[in-house]
Amino acid sequence: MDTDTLKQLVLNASHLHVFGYGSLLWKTDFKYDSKQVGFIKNYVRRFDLGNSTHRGTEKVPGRVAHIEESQGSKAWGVAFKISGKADIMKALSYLNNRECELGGYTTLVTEFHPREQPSQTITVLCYTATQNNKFYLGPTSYKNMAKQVVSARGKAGTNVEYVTKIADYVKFYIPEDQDEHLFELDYEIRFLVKQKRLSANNKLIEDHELHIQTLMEPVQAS
Ligand SMILES: N[C@@H](CCC(=O)N[C@@H](CS)C(=O)NCC(=O)O)C(=O)O
Repeated sequence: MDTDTLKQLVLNASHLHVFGYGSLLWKTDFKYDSKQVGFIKNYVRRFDLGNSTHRGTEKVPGRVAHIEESQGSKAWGVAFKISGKADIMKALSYLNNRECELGGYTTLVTEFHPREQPSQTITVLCYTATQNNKFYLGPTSYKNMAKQVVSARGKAGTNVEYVTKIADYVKFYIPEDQDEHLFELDYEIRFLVKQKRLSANNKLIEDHELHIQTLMEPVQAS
C-alpha cells in the first residue's frame, strides 16, 4: 500500500485498527485499547514466507505467517484498536520496523468482520507478503515445512515456538478458525520434535548404558 493511502488512513484518525493473525496474536508488543476476534474475507493464513531476522538465519531461514488471497475464504485473527495520535504513530513506527523492515511484509487495508457482529465491519491495517516477496519460500509438503521449522531459530527464538504458539492461540481463543494448514503444520512439527526427543533420549540411554557397562567391566590387572 502506498504511503499516501496509509497517511489517509492515519491522518486525522482518532484511532487505528491493526489486524493480527500470526505472532501479533501472542506477541503484540504495542499499546492498544481493546481487541476483538474476527476475520477478513477472501484471504487464508499460510506459512510460506521465509524469515532470517526473527526465527531463522540467512543459512537456515524460518517460516513465518502471512496471508494470501483466496476467494471465498476467511482469515481469522484479532483486530487491535489503538487510540490517540501519539500511540498510533508509536505503534506504526514499531510495526514498520518489526514487520516491514525486518520481516519483509507489506501493508494491506481491508475490512474486518467482528465475531460478534460480522456485518459491522471495521477498516483494518494488516501486514502480509505476496509471492513476489524476496523472502517467499513457497509451499511444500507439511513434513518438509516441519523439518525446516524444527531446524530454524533466530534472534527472537525458535521457529517451533513461533508456529506452535500461533496454533495454541487459535485453538484456545478462536475455535471458529478451522485452519487445516496451520493445524497440519503444527501436528507435523510436534511429531518431529517428539521423535527428536525420543532419539535424543535413546542416544542418552545408549550412552548411559555404555557408560554403565564400562564401569562394570573387571579392572584389567596392570
Ligand atoms: N503480520 C502477521 C505476522 C507477524 C509476524 O509474525 N511477524 C514477524 C516478523 S518476521 C515477527 O514479528 N516475529 C516476532 C517473533 O518472531 O517473535 C501478524 O499479523 O501476526
